[in-house]
Amino acid sequence: MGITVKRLLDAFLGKTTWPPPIWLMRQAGRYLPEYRELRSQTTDFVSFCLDPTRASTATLQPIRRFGMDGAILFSDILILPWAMGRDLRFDEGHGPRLPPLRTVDEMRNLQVQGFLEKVEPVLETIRLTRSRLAADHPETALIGFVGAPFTVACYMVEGGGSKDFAETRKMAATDPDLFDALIERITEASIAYLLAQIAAGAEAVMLFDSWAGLLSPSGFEKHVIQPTARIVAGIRQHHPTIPIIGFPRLAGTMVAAYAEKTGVNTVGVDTAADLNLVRQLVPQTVGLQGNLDPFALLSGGQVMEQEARAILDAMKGRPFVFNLGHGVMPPTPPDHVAALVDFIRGQ
Ligand SMILES: Cc1c2[nH]c(c1CCC(=O)O)Cc1[nH]c(c(CCC(=O)O)c1C)Cc1[nH]c(c(CCC(=O)O)c1C)Cc1[nH]c(c(C)c1CCC(=O)O)C2
Repeated sequence: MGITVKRLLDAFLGKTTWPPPIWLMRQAGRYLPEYRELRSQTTDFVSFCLDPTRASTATLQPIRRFGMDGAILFSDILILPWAMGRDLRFDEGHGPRLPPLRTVDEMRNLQVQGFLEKVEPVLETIRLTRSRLAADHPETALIGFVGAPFTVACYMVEGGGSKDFAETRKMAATDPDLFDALIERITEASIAYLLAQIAAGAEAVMLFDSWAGLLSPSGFEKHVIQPTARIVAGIRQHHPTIPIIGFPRLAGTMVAAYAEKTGVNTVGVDTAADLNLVRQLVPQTVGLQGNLDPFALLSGGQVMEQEARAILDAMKGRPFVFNLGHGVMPPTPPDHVAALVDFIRGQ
């Protein structure tokens, strides 16, 4: 067997490769008819995430259809709080629901050691997917992930999604000892979980900090930069060269401090950020990933190509991975995704 070059891993590590590698956040999901068919075979979403054969198949569906450079593990950021002992349900039309975590006792009862047993099916999904990729798509890299501690804490404290996560921000401001201890526990568990994902075969890992942009610069330093830096250091101790990607969504100008201080190799950029400015704020040694508007992909055609072109122009000469600025929207026609991949590969 020869050595297969995975361009995505090179780009994550700061090498400029052109055309840029491409994969999309939420590339597996409801916009694909084959996903809806597979998903309909299991009633609840948590069981689906814990079914290695089906979760592996969902991971590979967009690779089979579009030949992306990256496959992202099919799971959810809320599987970790579930494994740490919090109930989790996904109700149709309501998104995730967990029992709100508000007390010191609830925080102390979180499992930071024993939880690995509960995520064993996720690790099995990774092993199975790596062997399937090796056989059928040797150039596609497998990405593992966690939610970053602040974002996971948002869902745990609030008990689900929210437009402003007011209870979480209130706890951070009025009971910092409790909130800091919660972040600390999630950070510890995230290191162990990512190390286990890497041992199972994840070739890069990503930290989704979807709600990082809710914080002030001082809150961002404390609850986003510091825990992220600790997770990066915890992984680097064992895996000095594995690519680590951080996605501090809606961080705005705080992206500069994030890129400088966390140690991530590549920073994911959301739709609202101007890449011409971001490239001035982020050192050349740090890769960038993003940031096509998911609605441009939904629209397709000229709108999509113009927006994609502007992103490519802004990123020329930088280590870069093409992606969306947030996840694929469920009504997106799969043909638009195929057209986007063709367009990028044609550069
Ligand atoms: C905040 C967050 C969550 N989950 C995730 C984030 C961070 C990224 C972001 O900001 O979107 C991350 C995530 N969720 C999922 C994946 C793996 C698949 C992939 O990215 O291709 C990943 C990486 C599958 C999923 N996670 C979820 C679905 C939809 C459930 C279904 O198919 O029935 C999928 C495919 C459910 C989910 N999971 C979550 C919510 C709020 C919801 C409900 C809203 C929705 O449905 O989009 C929490």
